[in-house]
Amino acid sequence: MNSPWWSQPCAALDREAADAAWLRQSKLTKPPGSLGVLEDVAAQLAAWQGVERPRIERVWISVFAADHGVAAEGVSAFPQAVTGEMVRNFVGGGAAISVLARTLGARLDVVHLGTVNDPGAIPGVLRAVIAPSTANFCDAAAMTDEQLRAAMQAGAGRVHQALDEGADLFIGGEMGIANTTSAAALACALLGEMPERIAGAGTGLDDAGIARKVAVIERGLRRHADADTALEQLRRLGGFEIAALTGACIAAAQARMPVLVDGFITTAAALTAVRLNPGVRDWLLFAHRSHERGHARLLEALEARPLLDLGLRLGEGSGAAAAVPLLRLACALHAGMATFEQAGVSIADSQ
Ligand SMILES: O=C(O)c1ccc[n+]([C@@H]2O[C@H](COP(=O)([O-])O)[C@@H](O)[C@H]2O)c1
Ligand SMILES: Cc1cc2nc[nH]c2cc1C
Repeated sequence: MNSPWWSQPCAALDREAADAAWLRQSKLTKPPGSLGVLEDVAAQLAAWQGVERPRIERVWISVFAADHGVAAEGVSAFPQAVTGEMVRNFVGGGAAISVLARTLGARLDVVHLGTVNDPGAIPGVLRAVIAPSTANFCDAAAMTDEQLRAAMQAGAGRVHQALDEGADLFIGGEMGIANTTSAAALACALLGEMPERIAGAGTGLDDAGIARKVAVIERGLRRHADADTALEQLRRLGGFEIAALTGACIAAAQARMPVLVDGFITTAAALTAVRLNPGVRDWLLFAHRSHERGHARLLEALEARPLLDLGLRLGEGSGAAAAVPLLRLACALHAGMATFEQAGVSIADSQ
């Protein structure tokens, strides 16, 4: 049997372009290394774009919205209807990610994968409904094989659209009431972690709510203890938007499209993608450390050092969008600073 598309090889980084970028960095009028992570970002972008002086102009943000059967267990501070309501808000311009995308001049792509409160066809929303919701993972597998494939394909499709439209950077965002429970369960299965180390407040649970959430995740993990591959763990415990984000990360890495990863849920999807296809890791940059409890553990598993730590815990791709100006500044410094020679500035005495 042919191997599935998500196992196909990822693109290679352009190490020569990265070396050229580092050489340029060494000539700019500053002590070597003094721009810290901004230097790393410039070189990383060079390796992705295959040029000495990379640029981030066109930013593409796909927000995937979907509902979760496990919401029936009372694991969110908000009602499930919010997922469908927020779909309208995203294109209406009033959501945080709408404002961020506008401010950045980024393209905001809203993908509706299925909500219990279905807003119907909305201009500007891509309708890619798989089902109104996943199944409750306490009772059954969250998704069928077909649903999993459709969701992963939906994510890949948005990356291909972003490429067609000349995007320099892909941001995946998500919206789904109860998806921190799904993402935490998936993370526990992938990492062999205890739910109490991963499950957090999500939209704002109190301690009793978090304890209930931990018990729900334990039930799910017990029920699906025989799921022994990342794909099967994703199918049984994940969600449509998590699978779409997983597919998007893989398709991006295969097609030379860098991904700026957002918060807890998107990082769980990114880890799943890396487990399915390890070459994906080279194409991921981590934007921020979310306030959600398990995020630091997920980042550690990915050996990721996020750019920002602002106490954000919104999702939607908002943390990634907030980091875009830093990427642009890194490019501007890298391309626009004078060299020691150009500026007539003396170089270091010893090196
Ligand atoms: O991205 C994060 O780190 C993050 C952390 C906590 C909550 N969220 C968002 O909140 C929603 C899920 O929270 P909950 O409590 O319903 O599981 C979902 O729409 C996410 O986008 C997102
Ligand atoms: C209002 C609201 C907006 C969100 N955006 C992402 N997750 C969310 C959860 C809620 C509750």
